[in-house]
Amino acid sequence: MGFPRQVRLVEMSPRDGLQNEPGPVIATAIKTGLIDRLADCGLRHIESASFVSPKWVPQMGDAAEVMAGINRQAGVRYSVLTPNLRGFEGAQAAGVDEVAVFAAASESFSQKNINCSIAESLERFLPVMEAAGKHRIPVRGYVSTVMGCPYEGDIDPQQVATVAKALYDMGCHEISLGDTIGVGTPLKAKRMLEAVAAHVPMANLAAHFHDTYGQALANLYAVLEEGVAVIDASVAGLGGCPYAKGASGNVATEDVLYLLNGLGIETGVDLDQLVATGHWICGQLNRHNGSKVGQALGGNC
Ligand SMILES: CC(C)(COP(=O)([O-])OP(=O)([O-])OC[C@H]1O[C@@H](n2cnc3c(N)ncnc32)[C@H](O)[C@@H]1OP(=O)([O-])[O-])[C@@H](O)C(=O)NCCC(=O)NCCSC(=O)C[C@@](C)(O)CC(=O)[O-]
Repeated sequence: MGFPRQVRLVEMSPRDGLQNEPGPVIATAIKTGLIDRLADCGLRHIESASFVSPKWVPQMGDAAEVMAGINRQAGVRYSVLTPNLRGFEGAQAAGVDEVAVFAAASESFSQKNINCSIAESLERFLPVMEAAGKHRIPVRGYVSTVMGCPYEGDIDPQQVATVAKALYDMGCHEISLGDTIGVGTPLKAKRMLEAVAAHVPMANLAAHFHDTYGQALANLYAVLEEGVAVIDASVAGLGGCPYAKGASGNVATEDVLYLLNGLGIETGVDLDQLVATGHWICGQLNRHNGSKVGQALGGNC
């Protein structure tokens, strides 16, 4: 198929990046400061918060305040996670541009993450889809554990395809394929993508790869070659997974951007500003910067 000419980067750091951050709850002003800086870098799709139970994810407990505190820029899509109708109602009241429902390709991961089976989760999303349709709010769908599960090991690509198709058929405009614990390798990524693309158009698929085993950029290169043109990433590689010991965050946005720049693929994002933003947030959190490009271009925190 060949590389796309343009890629939409979907910035994950305010949500996937911060949701598992250990220690005290991060101040709302740091979260809004991060989101505003990311928009200034040229990012046009920022997953900004989660309207989930604060008992499950305390770091996302101030989602409404975050949405109220950002300086919204025209042309930027500020999206959030919504696991159920209650989450959708909070998100809608906060004026989000897009919501996302999230399912898994593994039964065990579904139980640990959202306390229900895959089938129950899909049923739970139906009222979200209906309400979102009424309010004309687009819905993104995630499938987690697409290349491996911390409890079940290998995941059959057909199982990923089944869940992705179910989300697409219920009206999700884009399906993001999550290698939640970063165990994939390029051939596996291609096989998984081929299985999904037999049921969901390539133009409606996104890659969401974590970098635990250092394979995320190689996996992205593999799926870019197949025509994927939407990539989820997190500045400074922020993030982790509470259900997988040692799992790293999303692939660093700086590293993805450097790769895309080298391939001549347009994103509209400024690398120097992004590197500065990665160092800024690491300074705020007193955290190591997980971006190789960030380290090379700007020293380390
Ligand atoms: C789904 C539930 C709520 C089920 O949680 P539950 O305990 O089964 O459901 P519940 O309905 O009994 O609710 C429990 C409590 O939460 C409240 N509640 C219920 N819903 C909400 C809501 N929307 N907002 C705020 N509060 C809520 C509800 O009112 C109740 O409060 P209580 O009566 O005990 O005081 C819970 O399991 C949950 O919030 N899970 C979120 C987990 C999460 O955010 N995980 C991280 C997402 S990352 C991911 O999935 C992977 C991804 C997307 O990044 C891609 C990848 O990397 O692969």
